[in-house]
Amino acid sequence: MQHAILTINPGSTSTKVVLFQDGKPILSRDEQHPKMQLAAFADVWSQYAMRLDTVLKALAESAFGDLRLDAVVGRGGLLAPLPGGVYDINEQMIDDLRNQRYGEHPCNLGAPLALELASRFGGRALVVDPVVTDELSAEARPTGLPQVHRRSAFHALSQRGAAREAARRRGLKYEAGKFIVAHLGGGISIGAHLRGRVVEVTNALDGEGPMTPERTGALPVMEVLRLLENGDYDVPGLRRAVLRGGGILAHLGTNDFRVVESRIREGDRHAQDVFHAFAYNIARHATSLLPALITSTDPLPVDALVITGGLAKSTVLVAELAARLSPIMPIETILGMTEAHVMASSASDALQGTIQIQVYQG
Ligand SMILES: Nc1ncnc2c1ncn2[C@@H]1O[C@H](COP(=O)(O)OP(=O)(O)OP(=O)(O)O)[C@@H](O)[C@H]1O
Ligand SMILES: CCCC(=O)O
Repeated sequence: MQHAILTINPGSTSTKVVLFQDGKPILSRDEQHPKMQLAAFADVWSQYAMRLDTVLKALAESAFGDLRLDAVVGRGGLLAPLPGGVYDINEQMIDDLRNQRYGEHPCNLGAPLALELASRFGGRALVVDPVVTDELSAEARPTGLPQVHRRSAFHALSQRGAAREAARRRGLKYEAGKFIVAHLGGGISIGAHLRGRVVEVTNALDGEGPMTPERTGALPVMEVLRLLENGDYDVPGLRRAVLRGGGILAHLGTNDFRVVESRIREGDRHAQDVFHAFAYNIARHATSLLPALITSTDPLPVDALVITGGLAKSTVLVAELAARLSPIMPIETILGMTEAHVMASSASDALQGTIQIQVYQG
């Protein structure tokens, strides 16, 4: 059975809208939100009307016409930790997102936007593989401080979709393979996929992993404490810097990697140095996941390093990563709207009953 499915993906720098009919994208919009535009909002929840307007404009400019939808899928936000899968959007979910019970992020708007669009154009309102999908192994959770546990928050949709596509290209079954998957976007997460489960991941939101176009990534704790002690930052200011004012933005004043590339082409040495440090950071964190996939009882090598996300379009970055990592494992670059495809194909499977729609309990 074929379906009309609208997917809505509010990201940290963009809103992506893709409408699928009979499994094919018939409308695809990637609306970029400049830093200045987003800075005008007090918090993520107050961006709701602007993001809704973005989606409605995209639909109005298309040949959407009288098409009735079978499902509207929003990117799943910061919810209670849960296994991956397809979930109905329910009151508990909206309540947790509205109250930012598990944190603040633009993807928290995915579910309320999907619910609104479904009420206007029909269809079942769903989320698929929310960013809090948690399949970490027991050994990945503890830290050196017993009160501090690691949690899973990552680009679950994108990573899973890209890994499945990489497996297909290499003639493998995703559920039988070993992959390190680097989602390189406004945020970055790198996951170890062991036979279909993401048993380790650099958390994209808790200050782990490499620096990103606008996040600091992991920082030396003692140096951070010194900044607080010196009064260079207070806690809210430091949190903002870690999540929205770090990384390439802090070094070069832009979170747009295309601008970095053009500065490098113009001979800007500082941009070049930051670029090399950025690529090195990603490579270092990617290799740190090898022990999650290779053990004495399971010594088979990693099937591929999969690179995806907006930065996978940067040929210079991919070349730099390949120079460092291709001697260790094969590299697959997956471009395109894989998050939208995963949302639509999972929703379609759920509507057909081949996968079960789960109930969010909070
Ligand atoms: N063609 C391109 N070449 C180089 N860099 C690009 C290209 N297209 C996008 N980017 C960069 O990719 C980054 C944004 O990636 P992406 O669109 O995946 O982010 P997002 O969806 O807003 O956030 P996230 O991926 O964290 O959810 C930006 O730094 C952007 O400049
Ligand atoms: C948690 C994944 C989303 C992001 O990094 O922005």
